[in-house]
Amino acid sequence: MDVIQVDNMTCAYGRNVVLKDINLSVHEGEILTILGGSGCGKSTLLKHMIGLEKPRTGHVLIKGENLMRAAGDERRRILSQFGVAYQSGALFGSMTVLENVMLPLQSYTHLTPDAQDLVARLKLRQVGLEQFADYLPSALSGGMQKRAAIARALALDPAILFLDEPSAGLDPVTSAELDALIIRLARVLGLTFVVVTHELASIFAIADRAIMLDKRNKGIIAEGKPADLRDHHPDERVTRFFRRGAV
Ligand SMILES: Nc1ncnc2c1ncn2[C@@H]1O[C@H](COP(=O)(O)OP(=O)(O)OP(=O)(O)O)[C@@H](O)[C@H]1O
Repeated sequence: MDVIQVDNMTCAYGRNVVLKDINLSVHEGEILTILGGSGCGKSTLLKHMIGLEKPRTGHVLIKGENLMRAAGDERRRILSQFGVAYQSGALFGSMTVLENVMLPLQSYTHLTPDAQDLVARLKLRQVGLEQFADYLPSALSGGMQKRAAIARALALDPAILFLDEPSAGLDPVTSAELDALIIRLARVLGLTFVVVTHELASIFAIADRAIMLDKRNKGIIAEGKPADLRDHHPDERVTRFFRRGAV
């Protein structure tokens, strides 16, 4: 089953068309990575998929529903189907880790404060941070901040998680730990992941499928399993990207 469907979507800022006529399906339970060089539109695609930007033409369906056409309770319901963790983590610095994870529960549910506390602690446990509930984000390492942001994105029990450059700024070991967490959440909870990244090690570790965007083409130039793209893709831009780490 497809949990996200992007149909003939064109994304533009003013006159600058970044992506043209994009078609993409995200399958339930898969980890899909979005790759490509700087400025090719990876974040743009993500922002349009989560409804932060409106497509110039075409549409995005989340579990068959169009966020752009929804309002009120319907929009809130669609929004609760997915969680997002941004590159910087974007935790509120003046709140504890626990309070950060409780935020979506306060905004989107009618749970009592005690129940919010309980659910938030459960989410922190899922990412291995239950001991750090009362810390301020600044007291955590970079990798822990990323995990806290993932816990917050998990707060409403979404089916889909969007991660923008999760390994940015992390050392290889911490980055590998984060990859392991992503794989565990996908396999154990059956979550679907859409991950923007250009870290080769991460792509090979986590991706069931990858799509590669290209600035010149304003669209997807390759789609498949990372190892297949590396070994068999006819476009040199694609094989060069996947082989750059090879000796
Ligand atoms: N809010 C915006 N307003 C105007 N132009 C934008 C906006 N966001 C992105 N762009 C433009 O869209 C193009 C694609 O940017 P985008 O950030 O999506 O690329 P990216 O692949 O995520 O790049 P990077 O890997 O460097 O983060 C760029 O030319 C950028 O200048």
